[in-house]
Amino acid sequence: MPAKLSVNLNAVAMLRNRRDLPWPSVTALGRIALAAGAHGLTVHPRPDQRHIRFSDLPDLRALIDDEFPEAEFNIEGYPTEEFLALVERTQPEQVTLVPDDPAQATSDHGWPFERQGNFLRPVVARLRKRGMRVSLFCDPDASQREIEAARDTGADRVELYTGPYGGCYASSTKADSELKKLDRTALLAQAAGLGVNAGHDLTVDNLPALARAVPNLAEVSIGHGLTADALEYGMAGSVRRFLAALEG
Ligand SMILES: CC(=O)[C@@H](O)[C@H](O)COP(=O)(O)O
Ligand SMILES: NCC(=O)COP(=O)(O)O
Repeated sequence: MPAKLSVNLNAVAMLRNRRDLPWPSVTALGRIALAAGAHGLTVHPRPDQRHIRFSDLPDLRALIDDEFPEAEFNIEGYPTEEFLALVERTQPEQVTLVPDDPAQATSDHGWPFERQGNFLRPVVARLRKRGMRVSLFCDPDASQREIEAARDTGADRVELYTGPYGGCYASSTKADSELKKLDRTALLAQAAGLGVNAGHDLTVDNLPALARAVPNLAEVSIGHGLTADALEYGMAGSVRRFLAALEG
């Protein structure tokens, strides 16, 4: 079965935030994405709310609950107390914990699981106890020890950081070596009993090779590349193009 597609709405929110006006509407674009076949919506509320605002979350939660009850909501972020309270209020199906510094422009690395295990363990337990699946952002070349430390936090899944692969896709030899790293890490995660998600800088062009190289992918979350594609093909057209790309 192909991986599920979760559409990340951060880039739509960023466009909306250029003006003090309510368009483009994050909820309306989320509705079009889900109606076109996307399996879920992802948001990554950052502490400065420069993309998704905390006030967007109830509307997106209601959209899924009222109109697309089969879909999943995935909220990503660094687990500050403010973030944890936000997800507890929103009750997404999945929370993806990311080791981002508040000043970071975008996510660019996974957790150092061995070093941060003691920090992550109670956070993962707190979220899972409230019924949320927990995924942890993971370097594309994490070692077996790191993957085992990820499993020992009690998390359900890891999300492989695909930035290095996405960023070099045009140069095929480098892309091949990045794909091999991702495949190896995905297999280590699977052997440790963890599900495997992936995301960052994925596009309709680089997705088929990833889907073929990492056959145990459960879900990809895609925002920047899909929103850029939607300027050309419309949100519904782009969702259909990315779903087809996931078939490999
Ligand atoms: C964890 C991850 O890779 C994505 O959430 C990515 O960081 C998108 O976030 P921005 O859209 O805020 O760059
Ligand atoms: N988890 C990755 C994500 O949600 C989207 O990242 P990007 O496609 O905006 O790079």
